[in-house]
Amino acid sequence: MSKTLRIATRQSQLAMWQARHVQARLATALPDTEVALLPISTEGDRVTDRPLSAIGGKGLFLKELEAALAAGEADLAVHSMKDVPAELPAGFALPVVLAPASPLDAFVSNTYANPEEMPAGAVVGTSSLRRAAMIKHMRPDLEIVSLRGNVQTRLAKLDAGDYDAILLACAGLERLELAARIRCELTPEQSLPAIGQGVLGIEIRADDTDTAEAIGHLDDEYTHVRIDAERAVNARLEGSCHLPIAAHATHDGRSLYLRACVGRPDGSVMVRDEITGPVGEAAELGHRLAERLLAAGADKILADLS
Ligand SMILES: NCc1[nH]cc(CCC(=O)O)c1CC(=O)O
Repeated sequence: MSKTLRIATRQSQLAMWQARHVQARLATALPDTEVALLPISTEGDRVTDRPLSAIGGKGLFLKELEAALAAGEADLAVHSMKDVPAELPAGFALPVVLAPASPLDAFVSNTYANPEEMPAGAVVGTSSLRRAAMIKHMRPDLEIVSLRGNVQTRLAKLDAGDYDAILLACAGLERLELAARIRCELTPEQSLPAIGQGVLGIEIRADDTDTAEAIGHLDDEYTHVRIDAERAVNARLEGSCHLPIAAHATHDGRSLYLRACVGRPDGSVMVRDEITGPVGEAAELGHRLAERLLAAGADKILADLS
């Protein structure tokens, strides 16, 4: 073994699965390279008694991993793109996104097969302002109660009877082999996904051309276009996954279809729009769609939350 690549990762089971997934793909493609994991504890994982929106906002789950990259202790970090803010700190790059898992939100319940079945006043657990806005917009008569912790913790709280249903990402449940818990997938019309949901990204030091070259083959072109469009929406809105912002892009290699929305967490207002255009203009389309949302009232919703 001549070379080593070290992957910094959070220690939740989902993060470890994601890091091992990248480790396995790199190990297969690079037989001469040893690919090691460096598990790190992050503030976002340690603090579980307060909503994420209250403790740190943008980049909460990334900071400690970036510190390990900057210190030269690790060469790459694997992230759920959903957790990656639109602007990376100076000195870092995100050259690779992997082919996506499901982008959709999951409705998980031990009692009800879908949100429509729930009676008025039923309690739905989520700490995502986006998911709260979506479900309340669809069903204003439901009650939202905060739900933190990793995926297993959240399921345990549901099973303990604290909630009638909870909302999670299908991708996380699938990765943890918990897809059987999904009672129904929420369509993009019911719950437009978060920017980057279901996609894994690889972050490196911006000047680390050796690592960029070693991992470049993992980049998925379809997903890269999708991410460019969705993240351009976030960049213009100065958003993060801790705000009630959704955007989802699909394309056929030529034409891109991008939907986005910004909603009040109580569901009372939902500003939605969509745009179509050439894939080569993914970022411009995202920027333009964000401008339209802002002009249609998203500016007021986001200002009221900050
Ligand atoms: N913020 C936590 C987080 N970050 C990424 C995922 C799911 C996997 C993904 O979207 O890639 C989850 C769990 C969830 O939202 O249920």
